[in-house]
Amino acid sequence: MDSTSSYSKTENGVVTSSGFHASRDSSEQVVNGKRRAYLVEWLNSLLPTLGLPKNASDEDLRSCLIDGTILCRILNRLKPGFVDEGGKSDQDSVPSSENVARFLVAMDVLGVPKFDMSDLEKGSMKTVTDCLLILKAQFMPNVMGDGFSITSPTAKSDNQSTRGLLSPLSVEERRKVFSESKFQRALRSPVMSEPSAALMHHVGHKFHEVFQMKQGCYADLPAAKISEMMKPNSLDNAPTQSLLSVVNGILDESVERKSGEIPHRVACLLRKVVQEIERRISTQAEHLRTQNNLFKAREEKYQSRVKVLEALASGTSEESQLVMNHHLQQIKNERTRLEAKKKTDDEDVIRLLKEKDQSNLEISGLKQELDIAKKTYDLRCLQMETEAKGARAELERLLEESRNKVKELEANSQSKFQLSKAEIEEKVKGLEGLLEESKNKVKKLEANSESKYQLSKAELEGRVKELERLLEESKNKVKELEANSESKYQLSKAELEGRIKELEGFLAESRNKVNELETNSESKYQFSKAELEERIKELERLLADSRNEAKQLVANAESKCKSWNKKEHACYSFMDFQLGSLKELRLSSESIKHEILKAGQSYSVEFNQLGVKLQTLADASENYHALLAENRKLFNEIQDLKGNIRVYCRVRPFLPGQREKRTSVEHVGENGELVVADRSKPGKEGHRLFKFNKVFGSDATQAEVYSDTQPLIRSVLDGYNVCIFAYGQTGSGKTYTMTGPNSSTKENWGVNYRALNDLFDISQRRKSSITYEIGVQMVEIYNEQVRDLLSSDGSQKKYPWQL
Ligand SMILES: Nc1ncnc2c1ncn2[C@@H]1O[C@H](COP(=O)(O)OP(=O)(O)OP(=O)(O)O)[C@@H](O)[C@H]1O
Repeated sequence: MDSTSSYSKTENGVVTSSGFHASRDSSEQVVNGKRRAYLVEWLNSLLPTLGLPKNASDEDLRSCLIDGTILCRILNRLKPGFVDEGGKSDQDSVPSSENVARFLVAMDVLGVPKFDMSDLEKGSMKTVTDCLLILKAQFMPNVMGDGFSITSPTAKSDNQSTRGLLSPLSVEERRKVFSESKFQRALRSPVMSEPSAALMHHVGHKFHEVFQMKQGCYADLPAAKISEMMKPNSLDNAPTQSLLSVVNGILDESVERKSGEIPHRVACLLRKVVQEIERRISTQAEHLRTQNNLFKAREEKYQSRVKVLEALASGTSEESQLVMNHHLQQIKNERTRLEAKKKTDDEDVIRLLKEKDQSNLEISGLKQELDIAKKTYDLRCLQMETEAKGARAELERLLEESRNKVKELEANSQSKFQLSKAEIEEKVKGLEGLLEESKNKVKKLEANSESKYQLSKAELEGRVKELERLLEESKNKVKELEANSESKYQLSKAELEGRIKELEGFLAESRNKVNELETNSESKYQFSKAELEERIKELERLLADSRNEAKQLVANAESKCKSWNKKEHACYSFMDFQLGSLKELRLSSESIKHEILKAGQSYSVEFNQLGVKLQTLADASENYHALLAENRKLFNEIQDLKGNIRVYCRVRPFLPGQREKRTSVEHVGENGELVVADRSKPGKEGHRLFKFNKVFGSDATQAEVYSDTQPLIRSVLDGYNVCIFAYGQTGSGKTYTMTGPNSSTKENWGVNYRALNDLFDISQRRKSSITYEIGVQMVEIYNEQVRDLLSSDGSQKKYPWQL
């Protein structure tokens, strides 16, 4: 194809518009080379079996595509089953026009600018490359790399060539390469969007029909064709790009010819084309205007919304009131939710505080117990040690003492005992000697007395015998006499009797003598016997005495010994007892030590547990503080949301003397509405509506009135400034509300007392974390003079205070 030709028309009427000037050849070649390389890369990736070299030439590409099979395959790969790949052609012979024709028809259907069959056979491969790249762009938009941005002719791009391609050239190059008409510039507007691909195809088809022109011969356009084109609405469906291409082509042709003359019909056609383009521009402008209007309408809508929002913010108009109400409702809901959350938080906090207090108490109790236990343990230890020492010393002392005593006693008793023993033995010996002596004496005496006695006895017996003999003799003489007397008796009885009497006298005399002798010997005997017995008795008494004495001494010594033994025994038993008690003490001290060790261990365990508990408590308190901070923030946000300035109205009940009067309060609304009736005015005029944050009816209690103010007291302690004051005519109940009645019970306390009570209460509860200083000032403003009511000096200081 001739590179100098500026405008070409193929057999099938495709406007290839390759009419670039010869001076642009070198840059175009570079562009073409890059495009081809890009196309080859794409074809290789799409059909890996193709195996085209990266730097394939136009001829390589031609030989690959010439039979049309690859083209059909490419198409089917992009859109499966789109064309029939059937008719294979003979590679060596002419290209399979059937396959190529199928591909070209498909291009028509897809609205992609196609190439001419002759281009594929022997002409420039540029149109073929462009066609394929557009096809790629249509099926794979935005997948182009390396600075390529190929879009279909339907895409809106002001830098595109009229063939819908954007080369990898720089903007400057493109500026040089493309000559842009004013229409093209007009077409740069982003709103100049082209019809869809299908429509494009339809229009392009028509346009091709319209422009059945041969290259470089628009002057020779058949009159019939131009007339047909000149018909009204014949250009209606032609794409703008195509129209611009036509205009460019004509202009280039005229430049080529250097004649500057454009045949009249062509000029007419050109005008028509221009008119058509202008019409389209005006349509687009109209479209733009409508869009502009649309945007304006939207802007107005948004502005009205902004105004509504502003109105809401200022809260002046009725509308804002409505919106405000809506928002207030939302805020109320949010508030109730937050309050519920706050409640649970408060409960949690209270629970945590309680737990903390309890654990603090437990800890302090345990600490106290531990201290006490330690002290008692120390005391007991000390006591025991001192006791043990004392006991030991006492024992040792007692032991020593008892030992000494025992020794002393032993020494004493032994000396005494030995002394007394010797004495006793001596005495006993002496006594025994005496006894022996006395025995001897007694024996002697006995011997003496017996001999004497036996002597006197023999004497007596001799005498008795003599007497008996004499008696016998006398008896014999009596008998003789009797015998004589018998004889003589007969002589003289009286004589005999005289004689008997004489004999009997003699017998009595001799008997008396015997008795006398007997008594004499007996008395003598009895005398010596008694003496002897007496002496023996004395001796025996002495012996018994000495024996008794010795016995007594022995008994004494024994008793002393026994008592010392007893004492020793007592000492030993005492020592044993002391040792036993010492052992017991030791054992008890051991057990106490053991117990104390145990207690220490248990205390350490408890301490550890307490440490863990303390840790958890510390964590909990940290969380609690964080919660508290959040809670405070939320709480104060709620207070803010409720409004910085709140006005409450309280209706005082009638005083006892005012019962008969009628109230002018007509209605007390839940949402802060108060309707007051003026009975002197008729109808609506007599009713006035007031709005407050809240209205408290005449039966409202002090607690109810305070309940709405109460949260602010907490805010005070969170560092917010709060002012509560009462306003009203005299006797309306300001003092009653703020202070309470004179004889005030806790139930009747006014806002001041309740606020102070809460203030101290909360500060007390937070004392572990925050120390508050609370001050009170009381002033009176009267006749525009401020007086310090709490001033201690009687003068009642007046403002400004002098410090
Ligand atoms: N809510 C109420 N319930 C019962 N009695 C009330 C109530 N409010 C006020 N009173 C009574 O009304 C009388 C006047 O009230 P109070 O003294 O509080 O009014 P005030 O506005 O402080 O008057 P002033 O401005 O003259 O000091 C008192 O006897 C008070 O006990």
